[in-house]
Amino acid sequence: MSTKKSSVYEPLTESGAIALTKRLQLFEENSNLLCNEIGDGNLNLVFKVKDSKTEESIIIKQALPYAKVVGESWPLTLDRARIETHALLKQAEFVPQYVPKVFYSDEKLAITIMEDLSRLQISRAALIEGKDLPLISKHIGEFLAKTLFYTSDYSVNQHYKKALVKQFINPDLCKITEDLVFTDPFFDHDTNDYEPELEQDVERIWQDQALKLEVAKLKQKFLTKAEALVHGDLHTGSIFADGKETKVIDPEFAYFGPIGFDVGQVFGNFLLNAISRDVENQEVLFKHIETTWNVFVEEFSRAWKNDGLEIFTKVDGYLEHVLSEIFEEAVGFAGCEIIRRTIGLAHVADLDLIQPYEKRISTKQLALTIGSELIKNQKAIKDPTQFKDYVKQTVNL
Ligand SMILES: Nc1ncnc2c1ncn2[C@@H]1O[C@H](COP(=O)(O)OP(=O)(O)O)[C@@H](O)[C@H]1O
Ligand SMILES: CSC[C@H]1O[C@H](OP(=O)(O)O)[C@H](O)[C@@H]1O
Repeated sequence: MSTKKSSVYEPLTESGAIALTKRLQLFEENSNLLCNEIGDGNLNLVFKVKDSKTEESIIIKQALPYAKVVGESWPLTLDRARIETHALLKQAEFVPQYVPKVFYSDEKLAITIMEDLSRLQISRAALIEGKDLPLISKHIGEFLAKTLFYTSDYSVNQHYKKALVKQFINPDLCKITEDLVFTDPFFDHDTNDYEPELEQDVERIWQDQALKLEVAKLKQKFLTKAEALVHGDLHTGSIFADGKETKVIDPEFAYFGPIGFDVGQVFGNFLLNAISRDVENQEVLFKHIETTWNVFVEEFSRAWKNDGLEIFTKVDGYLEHVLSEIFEEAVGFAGCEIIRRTIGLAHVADLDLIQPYEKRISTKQLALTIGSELIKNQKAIKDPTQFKDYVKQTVNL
């Protein structure tokens, strides 16, 4: 992988993307290249360039100088492309099997050229279709344990850790999360977006001082706890999967934050899919939450025992303390994710596609109650079984 610095930024077009791949000689000279812009995310352009002769293909992801979902009125740093490239490379040091290969990057052009994963499906879409992704939670548990443990002070030299923290300073993207996940949904802010039928439920959240106190504490952890290199946006739209393989994409929100944030976003997004289903089809999602956590604990504990560099990793009880704090925080972060995906700026198809409309509204009301209960009861929920019991209990309120 080479990183080249060109002089001028300009957004690529489909023909520009083909010209770039030719200039970089990424395909054979006599190839017949076709290109489509396939980006469906909130922020960036994504081009798929394919040689129609060999069927070989690559992905070129390019940051725009603004948030695509809002437009030029929301300027956004191009530096997120550098963060994404380097996060993918860092994660590949520990779990190459779970991230796309990076072929090339250019910080000035704000592009990352990577492996095309179109053989897989975005897991949010697969779960909405009711597909089985039997290995996704085992893989994600391992992805979380290894990427987080091996970038934390539990395993790396203190000077190296600080250099990594500096490399992944990501204030603009963190500010989006600080606002959209931890602040705006809890106040009457104009980024919020919800159906008029939810007005009373939303008002209840805004008036709930006990809830807001817990959210304040979670936001403070997000702002200050530089525990490990977190992915920072690990929802099911950032996970490609099929029955055998899993790949995590889109780490442009990566920074040094609390381990529980990544774990909580995974829990929250599995749970959002669970509640979008009829009760009899929910169990598989609770099982995914349980497997994610159990594999995370197993792999994190193995790494801690074998590769713990911090001297206190040898002290009895410290690992258990760290794991229980991660779980507690994950429960709270999951609650924030559920609330913001229901009434904040960035929604999820799991809820927005529910038909008929009345069922969509009642499921969203339920999501708000579940999110609030998780946040307020973080300390009481100690493991995935209690997590599921709490949700089920809330559903029956
Ligand atoms: N490596 C890849 N292989 C195939 N498709 C990809 C790849 N990366 C992104 N995509 C497609 O582009 C979409 C948006 O990508 P994403 O990285 O989530 O962009 P954004 O940062 O704008 O959210 C994904 O949902 C997926 O359909
Ligand atoms: C204005 S950004 C909103 C939202 O979009 C990001 O998700 P993605 O890039 O995967 O579409 C992130 O979750 C932000 O909170």
